[in-house]
Amino acid sequence: MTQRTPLMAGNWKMNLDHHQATHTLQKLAWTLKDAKHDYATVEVAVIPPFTDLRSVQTLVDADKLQIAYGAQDLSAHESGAYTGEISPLFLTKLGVTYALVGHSERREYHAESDQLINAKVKSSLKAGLVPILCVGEDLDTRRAAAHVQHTLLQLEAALADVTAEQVRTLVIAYEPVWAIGTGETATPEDAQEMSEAIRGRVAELYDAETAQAVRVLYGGSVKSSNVASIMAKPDVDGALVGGASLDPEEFAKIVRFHSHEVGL
Ligand SMILES: O=C(CO)COP(=O)(O)O
Repeated sequence: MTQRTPLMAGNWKMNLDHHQATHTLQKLAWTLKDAKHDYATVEVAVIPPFTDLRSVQTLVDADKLQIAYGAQDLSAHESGAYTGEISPLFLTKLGVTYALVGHSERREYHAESDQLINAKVKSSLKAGLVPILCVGEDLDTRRAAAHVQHTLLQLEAALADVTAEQVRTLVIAYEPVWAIGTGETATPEDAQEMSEAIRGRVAELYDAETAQAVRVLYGGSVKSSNVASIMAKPDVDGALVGGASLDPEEFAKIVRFHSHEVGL
């Protein structure tokens, strides 16, 4: 069986300007250094606003940090008359590793379609970025018990024309919309049910090896107090953390989920 390295990714959303980004990242790095964090055991990434990325790159390079960073979105195009868009090529130039694609807030507030999300998955892969593809259902869909079907349809649409080799590098984040920023967390069993279903669909669409390689994260009100029980589930490979990632000490505790009993 493939060993998947857990990934803890902090999505800062539209918070922290570039000065605050530097302070927050510095504090996160110090806290993890004090805890003697082994980045080979649990990978760490921050996903700041675009305007912070250059400052984040400068700090990561200067202090040789092992923390990866990502963008919250990207264009499906490489260049041209697309005012306000950010090319995947600009992101690779800035040392960016990950790109969120299809976050529920992009789907909701920017009417991003499955087709556009598929184009963005392909444009990130083409540029050498690792897409963190976000999928998940809203409350009505969950109440109607259609959450698995709904989420797998989003997954399938996003992966159209993506090869098995590419999917193996991909990160998929299951984020039930009703659990985002609400304090309402899906149970560890809910997270496991969907992660297993996602992996199962990847196996059907591709093969077992690809399904074992792809990392599936859970996102939605993850905190240091609930992360360990979610991470105990076999198909959950990490967390996409919103609010709690803005506090570097709290985020460091999330990263250190396996050492809660013995403290940081
Ligand atoms: O949307 C999320 C991460 O992308 C989750 O946000 P919260 O952790 O604030 O619920």
